[in-house]
Amino acid sequence: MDILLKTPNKLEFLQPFHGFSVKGSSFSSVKPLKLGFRKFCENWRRGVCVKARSSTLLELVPEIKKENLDFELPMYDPSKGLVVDLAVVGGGPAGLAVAQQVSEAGLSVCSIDPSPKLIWPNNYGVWVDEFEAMDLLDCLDATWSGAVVYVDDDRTKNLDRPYGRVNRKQLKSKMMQKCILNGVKFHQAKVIKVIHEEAKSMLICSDGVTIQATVVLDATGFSRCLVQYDKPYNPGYQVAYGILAEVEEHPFDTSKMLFMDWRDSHLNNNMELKERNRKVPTFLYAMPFSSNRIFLEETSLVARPGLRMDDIQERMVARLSHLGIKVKSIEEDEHCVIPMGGPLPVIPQRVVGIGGTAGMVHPSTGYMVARTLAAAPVVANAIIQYLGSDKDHLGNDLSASVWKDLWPIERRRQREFFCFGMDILLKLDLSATRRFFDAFFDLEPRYWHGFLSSRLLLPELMFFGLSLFSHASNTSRLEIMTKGTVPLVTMINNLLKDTE
Ligand SMILES: CC(C)=CCC/C(C)=C/C=C/C(C)=C/C=C/C(C)=C/C=C/C=C(C)/C=C/C=C(C)/C=C/C=C(\C)CCC=C(C)C
Repeated sequence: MDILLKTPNKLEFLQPFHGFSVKGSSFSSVKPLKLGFRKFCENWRRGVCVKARSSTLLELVPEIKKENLDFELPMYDPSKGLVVDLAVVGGGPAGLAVAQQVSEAGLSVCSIDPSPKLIWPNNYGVWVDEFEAMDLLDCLDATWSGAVVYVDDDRTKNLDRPYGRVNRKQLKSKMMQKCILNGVKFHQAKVIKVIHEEAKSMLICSDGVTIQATVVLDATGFSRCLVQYDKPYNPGYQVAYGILAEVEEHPFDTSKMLFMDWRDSHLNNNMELKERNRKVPTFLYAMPFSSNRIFLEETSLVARPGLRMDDIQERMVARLSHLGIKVKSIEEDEHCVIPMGGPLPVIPQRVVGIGGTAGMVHPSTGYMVARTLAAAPVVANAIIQYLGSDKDHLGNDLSASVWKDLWPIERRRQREFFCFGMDILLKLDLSATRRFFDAFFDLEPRYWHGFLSSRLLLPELMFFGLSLFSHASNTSRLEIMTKGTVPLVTMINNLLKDTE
């Protein structure tokens, strides 16, 4: 079995190649002869054509595309030395949503991002009802009438809840157009430092420009550019590798999206990999757009430490090969590492946060886009209200009020429960994970819908927990009790401490 790596300048044959090697692991028998996996992946990402003359391997031709929006942006003019009402650092969905809404109220906003026109790189999936509630249905480019979960080879759950893929270009265009219309100014740079005075802050940018603002919003996601944390940061990590691919064929029903596939029969020929997957399982998440175009993502729901990307890729290759999915070409690929849970930032603090910077990633699912878009009006309204009402209420006071609105006690309590859930998930091996989700997706829709969309607050979460427990098998109940006792005590302690 030979592998042909073709670059513009050279051809190399690698053999034998039964899978991808993982640096630092003991299963060196799968090492390609000449290139390590990391190098292989680098080449892969750089656009090298990889051909594997084997039915078990992928045939991939990636093309790296960085698509920009075709807009003329009104730029911030530093020579005027204006103090804007709000500076938003980071041009992701959360940041732009707040910029749009605050500017709509007539306040001056500057959006700062190193690539303001770049279309966001990740594939976001949402439940259709979540986007419908925000009047964003026009920002979905594909929808499925339901979703499916493979618990194992024998058990399948059909989820009667429409799912959609976010049209990132449409969503960003829509928000940018509104921002432009409302007079938002853009500045293309990174913020390297912020200096606070009593009533305003100075943002020092990588290009030497200083922007002055009454309120600063950090929407930089996981880079957490300005928001401060004072507790040790110990999140779980969701790690995923995804490809949007043209394939010869695939076995999935195109009217349903594949929410989770926990089957592991693709690993029967590789006991080492099977064992690793038994301890820290991964699942396939897929959006079949047609019979030969599909988004496939091998995903580790949560692990601490997070799984290595090359481990995930190796599992994906084995899975696709087993499912008979031959990849003809790759339109785009994505590498996701999402910190989940962990402590909230210091609350309050002068810089306001939203999204990943503000601890808003759902600690049990990793979902964020719908939740942060839904939180944007909360932050925007708070800024509008406090800036508009009382000009004495500035600086630290104003930020404290915004933080309070973003993380009221009921949201903090909800997050404690999510972290409790995450702590249990972290301890489950493959069999226990299957038993857990078997019970989870048997719950009444209002419970599992509400849980995944962050709609249940603590009292409802208690009923949700009890209901999950009652739906669980005896083995699963025992697992929840043994693995959940310490996290449950931690949660109760934290809830008791946090009373304001
Ligand atoms: C775009 C990007 C960036 C990325 C992407 C990646 C991906 C693909 C991802 C995906 C993901 C997913 C699919 C996810 C999902 C998830 C889920 C479903 C989750 C779920 C979870 C759940 C939980 C955690 C639950 C919990 C519960 C509990 C803990 C309960 C308990 C109970 C008991 C203990 C009894 C007693 C009672 C009380 C406490 C009340």
